[in-house]
Amino acid sequence: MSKFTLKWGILATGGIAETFARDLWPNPECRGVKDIEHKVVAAASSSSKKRAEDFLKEVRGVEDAKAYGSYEELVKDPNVDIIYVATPHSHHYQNARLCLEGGKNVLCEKAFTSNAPQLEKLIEIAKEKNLFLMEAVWTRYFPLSIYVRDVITSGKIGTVSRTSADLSMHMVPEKTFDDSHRMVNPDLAGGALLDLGIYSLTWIFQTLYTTQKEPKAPSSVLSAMRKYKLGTDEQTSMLLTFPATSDRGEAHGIATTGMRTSADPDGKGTAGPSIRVQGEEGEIQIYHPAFRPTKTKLVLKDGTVEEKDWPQPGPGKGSGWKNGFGGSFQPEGEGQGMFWEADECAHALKEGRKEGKYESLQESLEIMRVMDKVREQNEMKLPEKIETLEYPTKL
Ligand SMILES: NC(=O)C1=CN([C@@H]2O[C@H](COP(=O)(O)OP(=O)(O)OC[C@H]3O[C@@H](n4cnc5c(N)ncnc54)[C@H](OP(=O)(O)O)[C@@H]3O)[C@@H](O)[C@H]2O)C=CC1
Ligand SMILES: O=C1OC[C@@H](O)[C@H](O)[C@H]1O
Repeated sequence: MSKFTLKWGILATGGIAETFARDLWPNPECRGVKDIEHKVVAAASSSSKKRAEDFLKEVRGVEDAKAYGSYEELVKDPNVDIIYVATPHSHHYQNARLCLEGGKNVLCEKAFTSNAPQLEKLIEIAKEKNLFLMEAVWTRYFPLSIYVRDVITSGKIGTVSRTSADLSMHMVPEKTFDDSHRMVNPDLAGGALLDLGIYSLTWIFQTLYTTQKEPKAPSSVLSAMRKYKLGTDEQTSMLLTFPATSDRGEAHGIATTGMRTSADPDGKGTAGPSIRVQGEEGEIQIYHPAFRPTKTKLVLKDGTVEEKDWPQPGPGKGSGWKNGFGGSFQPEGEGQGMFWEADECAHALKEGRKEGKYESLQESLEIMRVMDKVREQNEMKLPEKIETLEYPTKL
């Protein structure tokens, strides 16, 4: 069988760009995917061409991969099928729009944009130009997530009326980040909500919204926020209400995120699951970290308890691969797991689809609208140049 080859251009060369591009290297057959392959054919750095060259060596791009010293040059490369945008949140609108205006398909890191109107504009352009556009919420594409959604839609835990989800990281932000770091800096659209809270919202949405029959009903939200000294949030708590649908009553989502608190204080899961999806017949539990969970537990009222481990496949023991998170979440021999979302991009382009299978653009937009409301309720403003629809804007 001849394979569909997806040729990637990587826009930016920071931490997650490296982790993602490394995950493109193992043969997809090591995870049972036989019909596609990935090639990193180009990378661009806004710092220098040399930085892009070093990056391509580090991630094992193809032999004649092209290095660029500007994002504009990457977008003009006719050999690139799709661009992975891996800049800070503040830059996604400008960078993703540059790619779309240049006729490129786009996989854009989370949070998709700084606000919903920016995302609406990107969607409009992608539709006009008939291009593929997807938010890189990698967790959605894990076999673990597919299993959890199947548990819900199969009715195993009965009608679901509540999900709680926490992603809290046990850091002292003053010690971990200097004031210019993207996690806390308003100029880079920092804060817990857009960076970490989006995963708690992902679990609320993929259990209470993705699983709804059409037409899907959006949620309302109430929230509270504890601010960091720079005005971005360091802790946010959200209560979402999804109205009753034809097949289910009202459902509640409790999404929390925090930098100082921890969803797994002893690092052993002793505190219990960080995500609980609760139905009339039982619940499905998912363990920390919400962005890369590897353990689930199904607990039913009839006494059934099924624990499952979900290690990420490949590239194999002894590969000596570094990961982007200081080694704590990616055991030796495992991939990071970002290849699942990359595989989805390849399958979508092979099949002529223009959006992701497990998170539609409409759903990304609903989540962005929730985050806009939460920021509005708590007066968390970002600089005008970050929130603007003006394009191009120099950041
Ligand atoms: N899916 C996941 O698990 C993860 C996703 N992310 C997401 O990826 C994105 C990037 O995060 P991460 O890789 O950790 O960030 P880094 O700071 O490590 O890298 C960001 C890169 O963006 C480029 N860049 C362009 N302009 C700026 C600017 N003004 N300030 C800083 N960097 C700039 C730089 O690359 P260059 O110089 O080459 O242009 C820089 O290296 C964020 O949206 C984040 O939410 C992050 C971590 C994990
Ligand atoms: O997406 C992410 O997942 C892992 C976190 O450590 C990181 O800050 C975030 O960007």
